[in-house]
Amino acid sequence: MIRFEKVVKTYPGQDHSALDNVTADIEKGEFVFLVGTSGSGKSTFLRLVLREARPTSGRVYVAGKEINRLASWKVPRMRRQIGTVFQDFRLLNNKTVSENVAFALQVIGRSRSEITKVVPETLELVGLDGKGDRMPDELSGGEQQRVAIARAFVNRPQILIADEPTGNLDPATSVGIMKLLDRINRTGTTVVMATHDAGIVDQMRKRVIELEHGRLVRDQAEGVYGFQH
Ligand SMILES: Nc1ncnc2c1ncn2[C@@H]1O[C@H](COP(=O)(O)OP(=O)(O)OP(=O)(O)O)[C@@H](O)[C@H]1O
Repeated sequence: MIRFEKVVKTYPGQDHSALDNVTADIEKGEFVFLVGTSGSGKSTFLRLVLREARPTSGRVYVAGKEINRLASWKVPRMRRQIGTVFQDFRLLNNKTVSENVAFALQVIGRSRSEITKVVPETLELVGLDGKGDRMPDELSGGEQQRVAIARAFVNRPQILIADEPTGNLDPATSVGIMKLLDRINRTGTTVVMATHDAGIVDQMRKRVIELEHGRLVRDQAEGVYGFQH
């Protein structure tokens, strides 16, 4: 589903590469944690998958296509296959919960009847049944992140990318968010999550890819956060 082949990314003006010869293969339906200290290249990895950044050399494939070679008019369609969730939720604060989720479908031209059907279903899936008319600032942080996940998933993307989704949440709330991401993964969605949350990685026992100074230094099945080399 996602394949990195000897990927190097060097930002202009930097003498160190943000990613240095990274090769990795993530299959459809996998759940992968991306770990590493601050600056190790996790966000760069995710940005390359979204084609928000382009490799300096090497190849990035998403759903069988080398995305660096995709014509720019095809990029929005490629990105529709990828839902994104961030630490800071990024909700539209002047729209209700339902409107936030519906907006993701409106911008890709889905019909009003489909939106009316799918939005409540998705809110129920993420545990926000009955909260569709609330404004984001009337929700807890954990609930706001559930809205963001609903918005990312409403279109049933093949891939869900999460960059520190529990970074602003307390441990108990984080566990709830992880259960939800696990449930989404079980529907067949490939999940790639960058995190510093050792407790969660150790609890979930999923594949762990560790970056250090841009290099892939560990790729471990049912892995843990910190590993004694
Ligand atoms: N737009 C940019 N221009 C120049 N350098 C950048 C840019 N984005 C990232 N970098 C550099 O690339 C390296 C990797 O950064 P990246 O954001 O991918 O790390 P990260 O592992 O996601 O860190 P964090 O855990 O703090 O989010 C760092 O040295 C960073 O300074």
